[in-house]
Amino acid sequence: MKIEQLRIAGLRCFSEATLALDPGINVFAGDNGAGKTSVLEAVFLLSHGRSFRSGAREALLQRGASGLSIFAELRHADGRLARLGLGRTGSRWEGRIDGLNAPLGELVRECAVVCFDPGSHALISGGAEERRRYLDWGVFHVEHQFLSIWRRYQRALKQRNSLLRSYPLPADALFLPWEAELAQTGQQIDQQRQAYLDLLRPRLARSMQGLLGELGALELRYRRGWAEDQELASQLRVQRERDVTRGHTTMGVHRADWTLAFEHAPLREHLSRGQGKLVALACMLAQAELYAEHHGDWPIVCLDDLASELDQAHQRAVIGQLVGASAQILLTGTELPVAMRDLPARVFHVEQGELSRLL
Ligand SMILES: Nc1ncnc2c1ncn2[C@@H]1O[C@H](COP(=O)(O)OP(=O)(O)OP(=O)(O)O)[C@@H](O)[C@H]1O
Repeated sequence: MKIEQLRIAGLRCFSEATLALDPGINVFAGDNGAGKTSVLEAVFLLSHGRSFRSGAREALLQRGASGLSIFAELRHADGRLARLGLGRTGSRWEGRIDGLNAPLGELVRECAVVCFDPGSHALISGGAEERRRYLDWGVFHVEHQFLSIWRRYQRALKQRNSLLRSYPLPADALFLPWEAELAQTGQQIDQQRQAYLDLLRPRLARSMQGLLGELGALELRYRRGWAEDQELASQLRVQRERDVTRGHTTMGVHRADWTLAFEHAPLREHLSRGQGKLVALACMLAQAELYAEHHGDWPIVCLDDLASELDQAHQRAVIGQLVGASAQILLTGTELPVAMRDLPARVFHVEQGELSRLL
């Protein structure tokens, strides 16, 4: 899929900017603080309903602005044009597809974007939440039922946690329906995650081989969030007292995690910082490739500050793979990366929230 037109209003340093994107490579160049990352952030917001940068959602809204909006004309591989909008007024987010109000879940399903940015190494070196998010993005795009099951699970989790914190402790009968719901939806989520990881595994191995062949064979380990040989419902019942002490539910799919171990780097601490970034990038590319095989359409690929993250050989390898796949690329840098100089690209200069086309 390719974004043909993008309009950003009221986001960070952008009061209003409209740009026509190239179906291939788009480079956003400018000094530090010019607003380059904010362009990628706009595209990511539209496709995820959240930013890839951590921090308060309020900070997205331009200081002094009453709302923000992002609009894109998105061309799918089958030629279909979708007009997508995301707006925020006050604390409300609203999605629009082809002029009609749409739930954010539908908007997010329509537009797939993957992003590699200076914070991406958190996928490898950070906490489990990042890795669950990565996994669930993939599952969401292959399993239509995933979002509704996930929402049911979250609701049951919230209810059980609030019972755990009640005083005096509510009767067993009040816990049981929520624990049954957690067990039923948790089981489905776990199965869908495992099925997705089975599809991802060979692509991940190929992607790692291409970028980090020196690390040897790859093993992906998955922990589902509760003991392998037991039912979640019975474990929740048995562990209830302990959970009361902790004040929250200590097992279930919200505690799942996955890790990667290489033949020559069995622990994540064995990876250099650069290797950690490459592993994160390889994960992102494998996921994009799987998405493309499933949907017949490559996701849009955002690469934030690629030149300062990777050496030139790896930059070339990544860009070469994406160009070969005909993916639309949005890339930022303080200048045009050397690895890109021979490639046809549309180059935009970004300065204090103003965008102008250079090439
Ligand atoms: N809510 C906001 N309102 C107005 N301006 C903001 C807001 N949030 C951030 N900014 C400013 O918008 C700009 C956004 O910077 P962004 O991170 O997009 O720049 P960048 O070109 O990627 O920079 P770098 O090269 O330093 O990473 C910065 O100048 C920042 O101070």
